[in-house]
Amino acid sequence: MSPSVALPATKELGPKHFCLDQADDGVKTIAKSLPWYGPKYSPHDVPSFYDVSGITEDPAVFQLVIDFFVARYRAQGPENGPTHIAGFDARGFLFGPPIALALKLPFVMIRKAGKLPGVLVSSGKYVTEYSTDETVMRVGAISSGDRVVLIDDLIATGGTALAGFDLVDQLGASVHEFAAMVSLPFLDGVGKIHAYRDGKYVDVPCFTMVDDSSIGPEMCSDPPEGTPRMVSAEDAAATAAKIKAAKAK
Ligand SMILES: O=P(O)(O)OC[C@H]1O[C@H](OP(=O)(O)OP(=O)(O)O)[C@H](O)[C@@H]1O
Ligand SMILES: Nc1ncnc2[nH]cnc12
Repeated sequence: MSPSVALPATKELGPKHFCLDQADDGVKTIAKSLPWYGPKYSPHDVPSFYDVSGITEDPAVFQLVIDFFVARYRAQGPENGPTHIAGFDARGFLFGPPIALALKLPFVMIRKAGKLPGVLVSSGKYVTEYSTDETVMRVGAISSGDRVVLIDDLIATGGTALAGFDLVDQLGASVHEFAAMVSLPFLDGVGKIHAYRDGKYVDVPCFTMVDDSSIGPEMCSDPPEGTPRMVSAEDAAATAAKIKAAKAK
């Protein structure tokens, strides 16, 4: 079990939208561990594509992120806290399981369509910052009376999050909180959650740890001009060394 960590001060960004104090040293450490790439070196045409592997490849920072989430839900106690942690395919699967294990709660998958066995409910098609997708959950994974935390690495437009709300609703459970490590406030994903279905979820808290405004231009990890996006196996080590040397300058 990971040792308990003190949760930094929680701030309210708007009604039912909580984040951690962006001036806290731990929060700054997380923000400084999140590289982003411009469109040329990203899988999608967005201004900044955040790379969660900056967190997962640094065990101390990864642990800190998990500990902050765990501290938040542990403090709520068994009566008032969540009963289930549900993670979004794929990057929510990185954060959900360690949080669930630390809290000794079940981890439930919200899977992209076409990958899950059993009897399912579907979110229907939804739109994200750059794609159209569909997610599913297994019937029986959660049910009436369950209080589910929806967890993801990042909320942009909120399209993915809303699909999760719809799935939890179809299975008769309730969303305890939507939580993400990073939010892009300019896309107002949290506002969309609270406005969705005539305000049905207006009272559901949303917790986002780090704002993208706390992640500066220095975190741009685009390689030196002219570096190809794909390299052959023979060139991989030399290219990695060049990128590392450029970063160290
Ligand atoms: O708020 P939204 O506009 O919906 O965007 C957020 C979603 O986009 C990313 O997932 P993506 O669909 O790229 O899937 P992946 O985790 O498989 O990369 C991210 O991990 C969130 O789930
Ligand atoms: N800008 C972004 N970076 C990483 N993942 C995302 N998912 C949606 N928008 C994203």
